[in-house]
Amino acid sequence: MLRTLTAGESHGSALTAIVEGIPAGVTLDRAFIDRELERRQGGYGRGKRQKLETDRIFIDSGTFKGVSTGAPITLRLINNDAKLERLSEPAAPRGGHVDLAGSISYQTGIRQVLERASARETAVRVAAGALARLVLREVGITVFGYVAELGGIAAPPLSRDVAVRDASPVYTLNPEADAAIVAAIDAAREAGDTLGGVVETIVTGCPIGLGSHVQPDRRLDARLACAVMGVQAIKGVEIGLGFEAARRPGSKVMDPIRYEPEHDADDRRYGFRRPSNNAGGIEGGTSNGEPIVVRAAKKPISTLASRGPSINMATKAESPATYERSDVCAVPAASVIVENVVGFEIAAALLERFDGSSLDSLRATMAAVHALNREKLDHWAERP
Ligand SMILES: Cc1cc2nc3c(=O)[nH]c(=O)nc-3n(C[C@H](O)[C@H](O)[C@H](O)COP(=O)(O)O)c2cc1C
Ligand SMILES: C=C(O[C@@H]1CC(C(=O)O)=C[C@@H](OP(=O)(O)O)[C@H]1O)C(=O)O
Repeated sequence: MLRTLTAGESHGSALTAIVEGIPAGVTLDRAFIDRELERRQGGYGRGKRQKLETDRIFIDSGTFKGVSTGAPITLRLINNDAKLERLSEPAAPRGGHVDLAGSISYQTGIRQVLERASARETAVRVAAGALARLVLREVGITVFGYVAELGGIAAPPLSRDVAVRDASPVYTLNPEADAAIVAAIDAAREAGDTLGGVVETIVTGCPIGLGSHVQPDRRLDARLACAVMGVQAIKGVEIGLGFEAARRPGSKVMDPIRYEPEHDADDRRYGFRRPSNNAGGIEGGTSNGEPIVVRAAKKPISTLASRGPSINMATKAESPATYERSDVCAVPAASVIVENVVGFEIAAALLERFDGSSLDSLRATMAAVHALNREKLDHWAERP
């Protein structure tokens, strides 16, 4: 079982994640994890904080000579801007943040809850996801994320071919759309406003059979939605066609099934091909071998330089919401975060389906189940 817990405050000394369930025998490629951390720090529209932080991973346990042992792996990131004890209490809670509800719920000041609620935490969650993706990489599963839309401006659709190359920059590849998006972010900043957007993640190479139809909490789509909604500021998740499916007749939603014998021997789908992928790679909570497509809506940043209306908590008088500094747009970062939390969840489902005590046994059990599936398909008529 692959699981993780994170700890740490935005301006505390460090962020930590303990990841349990990474198979023994995985080369812990720090450069890959650091690259994901660097991608998360990038993207147009970020505030001053990213200039202060240089996220590099420390691996404190679960490794011997750079290779995983099967024991829990501790991931740690240092906060350069560690000034928690020197920070003041915000006078007026910011709408769209945990400030009001959290400080009432936990009976603390606003500072205590906002420090943990901050999306700074996503840095170490990306590290955990990137670590899990090292396992996926070993068995030919790739995860790719990009910005589909920002501030209402559609980025040009990436072709599946580009998507699976897993080597693209943080967001759109079209200079015209980039220019329009950059201009929109600049205009929002000028106006003291902020922008949100839509990000998409595509997973390729998944074997048939991750997740299950038998219980709601084992459905792969439910698990992915939970993981993605767990990212700060994500307000909607779609799998495949998502909400668009509700607007179409069934004949325009259901993906036909074809059999192409020439592919039977050489792939994880046993020759079954779907000319469309409206289901986004998951049917009945189970991966069907097609690319898994997850989209997420990120709301615009709630902290406004123009300071939205709020209340001074001590006097209850009207007061503009507290403002120190903030991102104007973090959609490109959200794309990297969603990509990595999806990667983590896919790895978790994979390691439940197959034996994940070591990389060798993961490979061996994947191959054994594949061979068994093929044999059973060849003798379909004998099924009970
Ligand atoms: C990468 C990233 C960066 C963020 N940066 C900021 C920020 O600078 N200022 C801000 O007010 N909110 C920021 N947010 C959003 C808040 O963390 C989030 O809205 C807040 O914790 C409340 O949670 P909720 O929106 O999920 O309800 C960011 C979110 C992400 C994913
Ligand atoms: C630190 C990060 O994002 C932070 C997320 C965040 C929030 O409220 O979520 C608020 C800002 O914090 P600060 O006020 O310290 O600048 C962002 O910079 C990060 O992504 O690494």
